[in-house]
Amino acid sequence: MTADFVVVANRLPVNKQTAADGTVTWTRAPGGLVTALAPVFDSQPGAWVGWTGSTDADDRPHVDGIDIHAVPLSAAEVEDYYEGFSNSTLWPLYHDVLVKPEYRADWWDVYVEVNRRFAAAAAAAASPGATVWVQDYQLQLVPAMLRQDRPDLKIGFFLHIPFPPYELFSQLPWRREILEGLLGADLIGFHLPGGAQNFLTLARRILGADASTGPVGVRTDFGTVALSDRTVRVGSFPISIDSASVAAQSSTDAVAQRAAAIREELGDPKTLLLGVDRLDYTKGIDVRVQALQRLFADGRLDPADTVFVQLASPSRENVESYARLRDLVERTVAHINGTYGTAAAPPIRYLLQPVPRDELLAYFVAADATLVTPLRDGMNLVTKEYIACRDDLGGALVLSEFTGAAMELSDAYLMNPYDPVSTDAAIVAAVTDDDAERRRRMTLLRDQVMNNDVDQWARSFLQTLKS
Ligand SMILES: Nc1nc2c(ncn2[C@@H]2O[C@H](COP(=O)(O)OP(=O)(O)O)[C@@H](O)[C@H]2O)c(=O)[nH]1
Ligand SMILES: O=P(O)(O)OC[C@H]1O[C@H](O[C@H]2O[C@H](CO)[C@@H](O)[C@H](O)[C@H]2O)[C@H](O)[C@@H](O)[C@@H]1O
Repeated sequence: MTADFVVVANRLPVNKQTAADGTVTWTRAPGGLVTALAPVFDSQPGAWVGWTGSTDADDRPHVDGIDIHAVPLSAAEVEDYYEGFSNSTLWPLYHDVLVKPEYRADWWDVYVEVNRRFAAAAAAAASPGATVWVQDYQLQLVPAMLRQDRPDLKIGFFLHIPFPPYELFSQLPWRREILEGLLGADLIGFHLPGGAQNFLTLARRILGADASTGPVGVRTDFGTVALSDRTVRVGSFPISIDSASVAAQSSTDAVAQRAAAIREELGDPKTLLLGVDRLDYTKGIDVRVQALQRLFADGRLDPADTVFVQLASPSRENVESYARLRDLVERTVAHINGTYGTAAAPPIRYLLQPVPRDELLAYFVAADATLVTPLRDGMNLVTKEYIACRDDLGGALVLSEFTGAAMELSDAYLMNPYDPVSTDAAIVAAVTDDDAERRRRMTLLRDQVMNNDVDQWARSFLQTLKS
């Protein structure tokens, strides 16, 4: 069976769980991309081509409402394509070179090979004239490979992470191939106008392409790259969440009761601070923990009546830079608790495991402030989820200027994660400003998030692609 709408993403929207008796169940996986795309299928049937997240070739995942096409990866391919080229070359390169990218020809070869397999699977899943939407940095060669095979398709590509400027991108030995791969699409989307602008500059300077030079707007004023036989459009489409559904899920009695219970279990602190992230060096978990250390040391926060809960989901654990970050965070947390806590009441509670969705929403409802302090982040959906959960207008958002979300959420307590003075001041203001100021800011943040949801993101991208 083929489909008129096909999503191609590194990950399928599933997680495999194997019980002690060998029974396999598939559940929805955490992660921004999966969270964002799942609701799109509520309004139209379609297929999803992706990897299961495991190396078991016998996997046959299924979820309701989506025709799943699993792309198998061997253990060696996971190492070279996912942990290697995707997450040790492209991820750091596209995130401001926060760690040094590794450029290895053997990883590149496997990246090409795996992209070819995804393109073949997409070609097999798509009906004649179908719309195929390719997602993210792991699959940047798929648009051109797919076009070669299936020129009848409408092909969109969306990048979920930042797109770097010429000065960084041109480090990549395979920079021409990546740009040519992306230009196989009819429409290339980025979160921010800046990413689109960087792409146009690179197409001009590296490929010598005829790319437009005017400013790109949000969901408007698209850039263009004129090729010999067609024109590729380039635009900015900031992603969001299913705002109404998150708000509804978080305003049940059960979530309210669990939120109250969480505060009680934590010893009813005057101030409850929260962080929710994959354990990734881009997220600035170390930045916020070090800020708390300074604030406890200089007395601006009292460790006796402040609790910071960090919910950290393990991520890309075989990549060394992730292991190093984990080590740094865990040592700092232990040091702060040892220095400023008591045996009964450590000021930082750190969980190295994903929590169930309802539990996460209860934390959002319970928190007096959420600290989102990345050194660089494409968007950051946690930010928007927290805001959607606060229909009581309680809570406060501390938000790094280096997230995509900051462009739309200028009423947050914005901070520069590279500047300790700015970081500390934003956290202190978020917890000490009077209720009227905190409510004023949360009202404006909610207006933004409730009126710009993931449906608008998907619809605006797909309509632009079809027009
Ligand atoms: N259920 C659950 N979801 C989580 C957890 N941690 C993060 N998430 C979700 O994972 C997504 C993270 O997206 P985002 O902030 O954009 O960052 P990303 O990890 O770089 O994609 C959000 O939808 C979070 O709610 C967790 O512990 N439990
Ligand atoms: O699949 P993983 O390697 O476990 O990583 C999870 C996802 O992380 C990245 O998320 C990005 O997309 C979000 C939604 O657009 C955005 O809010 C966030 O800023 C990005 O970091 C990655 O781009 C996805 O492909 C991964 O699935």
